[in-house]
Amino acid sequence: MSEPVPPAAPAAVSLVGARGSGKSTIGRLLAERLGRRFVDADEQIARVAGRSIPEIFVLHGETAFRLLEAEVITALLEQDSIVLATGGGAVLSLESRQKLVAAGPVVYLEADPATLHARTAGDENRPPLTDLPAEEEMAAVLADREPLYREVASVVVDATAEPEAVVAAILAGLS
Ligand SMILES: Nc1ncnc2c1ncn2[C@@H]1O[C@H](COP(=O)(O)OP(=O)(O)OP(=O)(O)O)[C@@H](O)[C@H]1O
Ligand SMILES: O=C(O)C1=C[C@@H](O)[C@@H](O)[C@H](O)C1
Ligand SMILES: [Mg+2]
Repeated sequence: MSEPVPPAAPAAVSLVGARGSGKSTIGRLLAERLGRRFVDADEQIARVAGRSIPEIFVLHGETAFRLLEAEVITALLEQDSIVLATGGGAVLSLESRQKLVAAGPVVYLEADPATLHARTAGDENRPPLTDLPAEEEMAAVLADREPLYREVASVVVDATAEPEAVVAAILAGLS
């Protein structure tokens, strides 16, 4: 009899969640722990565009940013053995949602709006998404997107815990 074939390792472990939930911070730590390469969609977008994210928003608008974001996610998901930190709005694209789920486990880093706001307040690298004051914007945008984060997630963790505890919860959820 032939040996059972072990299941193939997923191509990507992807992190989704709001701005400030820790996708970049936790993603880097998780990649180290899993022995995978860390890739950050926001960093790749800025690299491909040759501009910062705020510059892309000002010069080309959010719609153009979203199109580029979906293209970058598609390209990154062609690589093997990665941990992918998505941008906060990556799940707005149906195509990206489908590709993230098809590539492997998707982890939702869940956090409350007050924590998210405290972590991101005053950071000029995060352009406004609405005309609302920043704290209200965080709550409104999260309310809109939360169903999408949950739709794609196979693992949901409390992202308000210390980084090492968040990583441990993800590893437990993946096993
Ligand atoms: N678990 C955590 N505990 C405490 N601080 C954290 C935690 N996770 C992230 N942070 C801090 O919150 C800030 C935002 O984190 P990070 O940039 O990783 O968020 P993000 O989800 O990648 O945001 P964006 O969607 O804008 O890229 C950073 O200053 C980071 O150090
Ligand atoms: O929540 C969002 O819409 C965004 C989050 C960031 O990761 C970046 O992708 C950009 O600032 C937009
Ligand atoms: Mg990030």
